Amino acid sequence: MSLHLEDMVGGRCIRPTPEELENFGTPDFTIYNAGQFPCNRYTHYMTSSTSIDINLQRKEMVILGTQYAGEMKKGLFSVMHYLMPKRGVLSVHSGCNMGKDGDVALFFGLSGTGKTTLSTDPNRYLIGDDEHCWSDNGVSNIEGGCYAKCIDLAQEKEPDIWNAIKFGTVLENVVFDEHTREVYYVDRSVTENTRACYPIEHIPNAKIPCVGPHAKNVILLACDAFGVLPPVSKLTLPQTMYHFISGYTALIAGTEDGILEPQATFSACFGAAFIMLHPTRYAAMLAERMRRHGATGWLVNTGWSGGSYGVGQRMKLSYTRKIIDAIHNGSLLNAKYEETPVFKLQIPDYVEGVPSHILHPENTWSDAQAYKETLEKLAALFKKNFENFSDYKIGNDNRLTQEILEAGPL
Ligand SMILES: Nc1ncnc2c1ncn2[C@@H]1O[C@H](COP(=O)(O)OP(=O)(O)O)[C@@H](O)[C@H]1O
Ligand SMILES: C=C(OP(=O)(O)O)C(=O)O
Repeated sequence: MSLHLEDMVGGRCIRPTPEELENFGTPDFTIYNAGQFPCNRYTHYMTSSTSIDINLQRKEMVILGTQYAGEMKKGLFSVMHYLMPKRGVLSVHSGCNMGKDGDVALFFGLSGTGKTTLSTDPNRYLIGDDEHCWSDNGVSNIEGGCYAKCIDLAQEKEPDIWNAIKFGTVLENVVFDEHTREVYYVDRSVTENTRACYPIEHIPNAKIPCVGPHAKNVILLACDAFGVLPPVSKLTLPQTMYHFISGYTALIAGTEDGILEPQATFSACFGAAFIMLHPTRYAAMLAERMRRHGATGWLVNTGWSGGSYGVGQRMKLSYTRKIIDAIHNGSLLNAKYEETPVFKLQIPDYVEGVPSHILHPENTWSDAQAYKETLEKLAALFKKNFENFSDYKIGNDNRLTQEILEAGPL
């Protein structure tokens, strides 16, 4: 399918009103997208025929050798990760929505972990699905639309996303019948990473303009391919920082070239590819905001349960939705909590609509010894990864740094 770049950027960026366009002046930033034209592989350090080059001084980005429209928005996101902290504003790789009472939730997560799916919620106002800022005034979206994955999209499962696909939406890399225009969402022959790019107004309960008050809940979505992290745990502030800096998750099939099955990874701030400063700089800003506004941190495993990938299954989306509902409505704060060994995570005893036995992952594994070994293996990976950060000071004094170091697995 051909790509209409104007439409694509239109769906992605915040569109100026006709009045604003009259005095638009010089653009702040220019993207040269020559995606069909490969870069020179023989240039020093070039490892493929694709390059995305950003010049912060000239305020220009050049895209070569890739027609994936995601590069434009993620390139600008990287620019924002440089510019915003300079202005004291935190940029975050997260979805964002707001309840009727003005309670805002941020959903951090790497590609495929559920930001779009879980922030698009018929009972809440959508602020955005992927890129936001958290300033002294509250949260705001960087984009003007969503870029939803649409592989296996089904009306019953995701009605809001399904209904958002109408005139004004660009479908990317999907296979369709040229005569009837019927789209085969199950067809992965072009790529697994098929997309629907639609303006935010296509979601009926979008919050326009896409701004909201300070976040009340900070939800870290970790897609655990080992299947040992609990479906949900409540985090202390130092634990939130530990997991935010670690960014443990799985690369999901189709989200990166060559990834065919889930692969464990650590992606600092749940977006290592997009951050421009050291991860601890963003962590310090997040900690300061969460503390100031009394936000609660949660770790939600949208990955495997009942065993690692290959043995267990992906957490049921309907259960994850119930967990997210209980976070939003505050009922999860009233549960009784039990601390797990090794990761020291607080697991609730009850979540409405979720079978209680699955809340403790070891109950879902048939082989208790394999569970224990896998848990230890994951803890060792966390510790090894965090060695990269142990020498950095976070915030104004060393207290938080020490607390964060102690918040990791034993
Ligand atoms: N338990 C779960 N929680 C969230 N998403 C899930 C879950 N199980 C399966 N999925 C699927 O995983 C994908 C998540 O993708 P998406 O929401 O686009 O992630 P992101 O916006 O973080 O890139 C969707 O296709 C969703 O249907
Ligand atoms: C566009 C992207 O973001 P996400 O998959 O999180 O939507 C991407 O990482 O390619």
